[in-house]
Amino acid sequence: MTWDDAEYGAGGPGAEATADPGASRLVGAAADGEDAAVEAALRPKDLAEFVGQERVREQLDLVLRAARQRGATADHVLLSGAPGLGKTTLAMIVAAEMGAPIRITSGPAIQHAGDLAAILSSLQEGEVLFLDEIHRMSRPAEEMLYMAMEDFRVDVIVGKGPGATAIPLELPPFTLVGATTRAGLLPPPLRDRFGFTGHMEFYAPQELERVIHRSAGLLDVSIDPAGAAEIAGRSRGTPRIANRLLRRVRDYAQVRADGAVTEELAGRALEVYEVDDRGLDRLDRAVLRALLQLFGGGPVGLSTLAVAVGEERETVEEVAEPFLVREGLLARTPRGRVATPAAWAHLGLTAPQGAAGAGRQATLPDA
Ligand SMILES: Nc1ncnc2c1ncn2[C@@H]1O[C@H](COP(=O)(O)OP(=O)(O)OP(=O)(O)O)[C@@H](O)[C@H]1O
Repeated sequence: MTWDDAEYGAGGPGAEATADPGASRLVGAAADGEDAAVEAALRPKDLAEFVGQERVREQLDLVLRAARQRGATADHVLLSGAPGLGKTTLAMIVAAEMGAPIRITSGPAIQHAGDLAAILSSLQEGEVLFLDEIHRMSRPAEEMLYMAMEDFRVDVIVGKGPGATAIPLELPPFTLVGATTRAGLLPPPLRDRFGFTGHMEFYAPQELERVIHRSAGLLDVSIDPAGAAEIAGRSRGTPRIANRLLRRVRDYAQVRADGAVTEELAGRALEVYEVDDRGLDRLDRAVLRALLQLFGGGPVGLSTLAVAVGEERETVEEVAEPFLVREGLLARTPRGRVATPAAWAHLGLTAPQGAAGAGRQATLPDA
């Protein structure tokens, strides 16, 4: 496969940069509008259908089975992990397995304790409350949640100042499923109130192949095992990205071929969409290319690197770097960003003698 050296066209790196390139990336892990519409149809409906995450699945299965056998409401569940790994899906499965309704909200939507009180007081017995991005709730709401989780009770404050009174309100037993990308940001008193915490890992390629076959079946797309493997390898360990790439490959197969997805066709399609064989997109490669070609593999400061690709510091740091670091292509060091030998190899470039990442002899600055 060949990738055009001048990835950002005649204007040089960053010439086509948008204000928020992370928002609409084909390989972005956050949901976009189209995802939201299709995801409902692609979500596994029970634990048996849920692919991968064996440990979390087994542990959750025990928690839910035991609660069902006791005829009790399931313990509160905390799910942590990167976006797109299936936290919302698992929350819905908790409700389905318990035969309970589910209410979905998110931390940023609950800015006042009163917002939370309104939701809690309208829950039915046994209902599952899914609170996405639970680490982004306001402090007063968080404190109200402590009591609600532990004692199924909240104090509703009526009035202001010295005349304010707390009216206790009993709540029906419910199951809170909290989701967070940053479990470390949760205050310990909140973390401790969950009876079960599951950490979701990135998926292995073979697991993503199963996700892709399953979704292809639901979307009525004909795909062979090698075609699924080709898409899985570019999906950054994330089912949401795998499903999104499958949909784009399906478009290509429909318009440019007979609709069937093979390895060769998936490769060609994803080349059109500029997702390479390791799942890097244009921005990722522009950052790597600048690091290698302009700065000899580093070390180079983040700001300088960002200027070189015509992006904001935050975009490079938060959108491109995490995956490059995870893939072992780039290292963050106190002296700046440094390329690894794998980075030179991935872009098909030869490291000059003595450059960072030039080979085994080259020493990387300490992380
Ligand atoms: N284990 C899985 N098996 C099959 N499909 C999955 C699995 N995990 C996630 N998916 C699919 O990936 C998509 C994204 O999943 P989901 O919305 O649950 O992720 P999330 O972790 O809640 O993401 P976010 O944190 O952005 O809300 C859904 O379409 C879902 O069907």
